[in-house]
Amino acid sequence: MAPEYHHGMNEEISVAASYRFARRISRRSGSNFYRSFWLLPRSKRQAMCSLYAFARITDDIGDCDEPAAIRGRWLEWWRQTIAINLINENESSTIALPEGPIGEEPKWAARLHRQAQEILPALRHASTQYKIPSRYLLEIIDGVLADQQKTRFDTYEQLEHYCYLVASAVGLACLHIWEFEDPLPLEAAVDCGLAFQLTNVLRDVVEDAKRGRIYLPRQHYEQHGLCEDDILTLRRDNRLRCLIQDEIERAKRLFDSGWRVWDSVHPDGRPMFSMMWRTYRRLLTRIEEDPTRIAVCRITLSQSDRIGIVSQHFWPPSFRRLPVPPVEVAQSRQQADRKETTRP
Ligand SMILES: CC(C)=CCC/C(C)=C/CC/C(C)=C/COP(=O)(O)OP(=O)(O)O
Repeated sequence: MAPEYHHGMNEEISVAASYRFARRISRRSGSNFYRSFWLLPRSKRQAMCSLYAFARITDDIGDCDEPAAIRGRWLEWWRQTIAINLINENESSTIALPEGPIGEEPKWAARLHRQAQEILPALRHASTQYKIPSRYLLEIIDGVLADQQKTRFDTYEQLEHYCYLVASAVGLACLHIWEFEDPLPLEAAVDCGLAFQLTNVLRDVVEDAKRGRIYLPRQHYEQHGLCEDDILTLRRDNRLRCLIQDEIERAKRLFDSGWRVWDSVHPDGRPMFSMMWRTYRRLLTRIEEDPTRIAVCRITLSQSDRIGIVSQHFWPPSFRRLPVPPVEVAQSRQQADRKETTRP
């Protein structure tokens, strides 16, 4: 039977109004990233808001209180909604919402329908204007879908694939909005997403354990003599310190590689990219100062870290004086050069 779609259920929302909805969702998220959107020219900022609102809605479906099977079915619905409205669709056609999962209308489903109607005109407009491949949007949903089915990772490669979906795909979509000089810096963008997500995994290790989730790969914690229970009930011991230190070193290498995005990004996007990169890189530095503290509290940036990063990026003379590459990257490049020259 052909699927049933609701075309323009309510009054069609204009693109301008839709961008306003997307901005509201982005602003209310309280994300570390939202401030950096203001470094973009208006049209790119609006597009970023629509991308962020899309990612927020996707995450909210994945994080809601319903059983995993229901969350999964609504994510499938959301994936289908994105596919039918963004792939080969004429920008002027009305928004179509497929039927929701039969017999499953949790309370928030009405809000989800409304949010979909509200942000899709903007997301479709931004995707067309900046030629964002819809593949990336679908991959982001696939990442959140995978999160419903899997709460453990055996190998680093499995974690890496998950991080690609939920973070690198976001970065690749951002690059289309910022614009870049051909060719697309694919490897650097993927590494940058992996670096951000790995930092996120370290920061949120306690919160995730409370939800019964372990993102650190089993392969890694077993190497340090830890088992699943140790990760779920974290204790500040030396084994945990070594494990976290290893992950920090891995994340640092990914940050270094991720910085290479800078060379290809259009000048419009550079301040935002730099601010995002330096924010998350600083977070990693804060984690490194006392690695096992992640077992007792969620590490955040201090007020002075935040003010410093904001003023470095929003005041143009200060932005121009920022070291490129950042000191962390320059230092590791120097170390690599030294190793190279002392090699027999
Ligand atoms: C090329 C490039 C720019 C790659 C990076 C792509 C990117 C922005 C990935 C986001 C991954 C991430 C840690 C999201 C958390 O968002 P959140 O809003 O929940 O963050 P918060 O919890 O720190 O506020």
